[in-house]
Amino acid sequence: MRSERGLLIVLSGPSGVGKGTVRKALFNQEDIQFQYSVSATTRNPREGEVNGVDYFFKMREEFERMIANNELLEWAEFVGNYYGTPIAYVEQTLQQGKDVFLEIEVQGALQVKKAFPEGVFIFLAPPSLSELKSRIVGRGTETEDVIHNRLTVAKEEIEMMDAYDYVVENDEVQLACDRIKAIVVGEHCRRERVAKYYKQMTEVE
Ligand SMILES: Nc1nc2c(ncn2[C@@H]2O[C@H](COP(=O)(O)OP(=O)(O)O)[C@@H](O)[C@H]2O)c(=O)[nH]1
Ligand SMILES: Nc1ncnc2c1ncn2[C@@H]1O[C@H](COP(=O)(O)OP(=O)(O)O)[C@@H](O)[C@H]1O
Repeated sequence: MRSERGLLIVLSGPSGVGKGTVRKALFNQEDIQFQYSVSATTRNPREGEVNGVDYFFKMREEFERMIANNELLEWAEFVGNYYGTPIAYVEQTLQQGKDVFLEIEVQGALQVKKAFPEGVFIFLAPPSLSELKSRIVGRGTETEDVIHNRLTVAKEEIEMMDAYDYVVENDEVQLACDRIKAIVVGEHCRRERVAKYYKQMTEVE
């Protein structure tokens, strides 16, 4: 028995911890049952990024129009650019009974938690702060100023860890993927068990 609506799975955590890497690795696996929600952003595409696949790339005015029209489930300004989750896709997909996977930064995840407290909130944590710094520097996509800003934000984000249901360490990408998959399976089992007993109790009454 599966609950009718899908699960909303939110993967978040500090910049550079490996959210994008883990998400891509997860979605390359054949046994993945959840649907990825493509975000909108005003940041410039990086080399190899495709509009509609990696992000919906928008001008600032277009993004602000989406905010004004309530087209976003959440949005945040992160290191100078807007990022947001189009709500229509999330709602339709959950309604079809499919699980939706968001990979978003911490401010956005906290907004989603308010709107969807029944979601599954997973914080991806680095093995250490020094390893986090090496990953941001090693990625080589940002200038020194941006790296500095991202590290400052990362320290504030780590303080929000307690607001999440699960903390997954990203020591190795495959291990992090396995932990996330185990969490999702566990959450389905838990919810199905609760629904089963709830149904039995109402039948007894
Ligand atoms: N709030 C929010 N954050 C997002 C969304 N999409 C992506 N992000 C986050 O924005 C941050 C910056 O993303 P990006 O520029 O792609 O850089 P990178 O993920 O650090 O390589 C990351 O922490 C993403 O997880 C979104 O729809 N909403
Ligand atoms: N488990 C890991 N071990 C070592 N390096 C990693 C791991 N996960 C990600 N990385 C590297 O860390 C950098 C940041 O990863 P990225 O996925 O862009 O982070 P985020 O999306 O959280 O900002 C990238 O260079 C990536 O290859």
